[in-house]
Amino acid sequence: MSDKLRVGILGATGMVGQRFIALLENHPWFEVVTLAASPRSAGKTYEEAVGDRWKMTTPMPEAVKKMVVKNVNEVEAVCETVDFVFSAVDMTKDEIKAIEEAYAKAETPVVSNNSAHRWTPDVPMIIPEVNPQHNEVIPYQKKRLGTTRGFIAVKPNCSIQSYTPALDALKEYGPKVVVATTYQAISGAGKNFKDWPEMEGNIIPFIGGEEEKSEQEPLRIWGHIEDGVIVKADGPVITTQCIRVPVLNGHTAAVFVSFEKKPSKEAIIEAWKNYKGLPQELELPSAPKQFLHYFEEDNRPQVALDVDYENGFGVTLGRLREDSVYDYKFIGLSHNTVRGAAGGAVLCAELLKAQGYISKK
Ligand SMILES: N[C@@H](CC=O)C(=O)O
Repeated sequence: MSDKLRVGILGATGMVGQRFIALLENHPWFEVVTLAASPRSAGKTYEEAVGDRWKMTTPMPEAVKKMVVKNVNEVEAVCETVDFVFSAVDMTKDEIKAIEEAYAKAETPVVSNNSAHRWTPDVPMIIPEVNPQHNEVIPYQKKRLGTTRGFIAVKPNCSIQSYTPALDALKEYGPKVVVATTYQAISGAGKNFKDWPEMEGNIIPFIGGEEEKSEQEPLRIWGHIEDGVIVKADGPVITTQCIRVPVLNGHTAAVFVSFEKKPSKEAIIEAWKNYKGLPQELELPSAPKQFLHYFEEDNRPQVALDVDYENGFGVTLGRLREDSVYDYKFIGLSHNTVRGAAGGAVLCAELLKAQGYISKK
């Protein structure tokens, strides 16, 4: 029998579910054994259920093609086959809250890409390099749920990845005010250009709920644990505008920042170069070796050239310069469906395994 942890994917047919499957093909620690989706897909083989909606650039892995998709609502039937699940279910927020909690209560850890539990006080929301210590709320959550091994952990929104780690690297200088405009790829909405031809040559200046997430979620990431819950940080003040642009993959952020103690440009670049966290120290399988990469060239980072940096798990930065209103401005780029979605969740699960929160049943 394989030593790998047996993994289920909830919401396996959607774009994030597909990305989980692509990323977990040949994963050294995790093996996809169960795929679950809506009752509409249940009972079909995975290739029948997905049909012509496979959106990854790599072919559908042979190992999943003939798997019969389970009904995601049949919690016990899924749980008895797996050690933990990734969740990318597409339901209303209340339904997601309920179903993820049902899996956790059935003693199956849930690592979720969804936003539903991001503000549940005892649910950790993790960027593994930035706040791995927030997983320490898990025992409190288990106590509330009455479980011994089941719990929920989540990753934050894709939009914040292009600037939150870059600012975290500068925390000794006290980032005070942050203004960010994000230029977000259409895959963030689960679409490609075939599904969304109106996006060819177009820009849409609105993404529902995105600005609130982009402004608030970094504060929870920088929060601290008090009495078994995560209390969000008081600052910096963050204001954002989030814009949909005609790009398939890759969220770019144009960021302005002022500090309590203004660093030199050289000190910022040095801090980015040296920035690393637990994933790098523990050499987690998906951890980028160099998380933040700064380009000296004026025309980088570019989506077409740089989105796949470190297999999509790294963040590229460029154009750091002094500003006439704020202290500095710079550009950040991250892969929204790898680091920003399924990949971020896979890295969280690797961290949870390394920290002993998920293991074989
Ligand atoms: N809401 C985002 C997806 C991030 O997870 C988007 O629409 O791009």
